[in-house]
Amino acid sequence: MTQITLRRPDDMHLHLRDGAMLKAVLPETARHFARAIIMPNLVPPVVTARDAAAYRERILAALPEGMAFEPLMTLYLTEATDPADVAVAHASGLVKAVKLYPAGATTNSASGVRDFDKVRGVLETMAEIGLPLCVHGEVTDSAIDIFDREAVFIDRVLDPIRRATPGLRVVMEHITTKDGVDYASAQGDDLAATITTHHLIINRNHILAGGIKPHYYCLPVAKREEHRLALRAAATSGAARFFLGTDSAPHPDALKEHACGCAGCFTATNTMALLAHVFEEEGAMDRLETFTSLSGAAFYGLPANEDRITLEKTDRPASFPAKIDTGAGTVTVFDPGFPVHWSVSC
Ligand SMILES: NC(=O)N[C@@H](CC(=O)O)C(=O)O
Ligand SMILES: [Zn+2]
Ligand SMILES: [Zn+2]
Repeated sequence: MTQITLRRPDDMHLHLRDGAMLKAVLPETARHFARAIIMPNLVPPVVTARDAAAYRERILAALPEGMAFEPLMTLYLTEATDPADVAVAHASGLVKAVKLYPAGATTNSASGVRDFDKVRGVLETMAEIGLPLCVHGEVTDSAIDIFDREAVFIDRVLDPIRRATPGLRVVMEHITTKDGVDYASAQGDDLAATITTHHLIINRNHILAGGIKPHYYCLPVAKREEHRLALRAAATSGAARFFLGTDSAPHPDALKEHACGCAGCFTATNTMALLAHVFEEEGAMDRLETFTSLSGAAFYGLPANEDRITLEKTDRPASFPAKIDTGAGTVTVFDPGFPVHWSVSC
């Protein structure tokens, strides 16, 4: 196969940031993607409907002329979130999900949830109105090994929340383990999981063997090879509950290549080419569109995009920029470490 045409994809987990960074990274996504679920972990976070409306306007204002893109907004769940504000934001169509960050789990998560009893009211309202909860699924307990934090979160936090709130629709964001795949696979259709591009490509050796690679460091951190293989099997299975959320998360190089480097891989630029490579390797090109363009939209109750994109495979490897310039410093584009022959042609 040397060419494939798909419905235009959606990215169901994306960090666009704000200001100069937003302006630089937005076209990288909008070039290929029609819509994206926009993460609310700005500083300060996007907490209220009013914050989300203002952020949406800033995103649309940063979009280059001639590009079409629809930001799907989310609210950052805090212990002070007002269920009524959430309900109004949902009813108006402005907000498509609420995001749960356990306090301290990842980049800009200090305002996240510590006491889950304090958000019970919001979760009950969300279950009633059918608004999904997107979850960064890692415990923050320093006694738990960082490679076990996802599996422990499922047992200690996610499963109890779901049992206590019947009907709550949940997206396990950026799953990185076989445990995550197995848990999601055993549930009803009120549970879905996003999978990133980079977790289909790297395991923990890529980060640590032969020298530390800060641009492969993200959270949840990549795990053992068996987990990467479980993610590949899930992503390419065609199962509707697994869909693309790139978690493309730009940080200036100066803060990645640092004694205490930020977590996040920036994959917006080459995600579709990398996914074509992965799906071809898995003999699953016929399921690429399901993963990138159909299942996520269906879970969020959105119509599939009518527009199409075409990917082409060439004999010579495709070339992608190593870095993009932003007014906030350069950002390194994710390097898969192997030649990629696919690229988006139109
Ligand atoms: N994934 C990451 O490593 N980083 C994300 C936060 C997140 O999605 O957890 C970021 O905002 O930089
Ligand atoms: Zn996260
Ligand atoms: Zn993220």
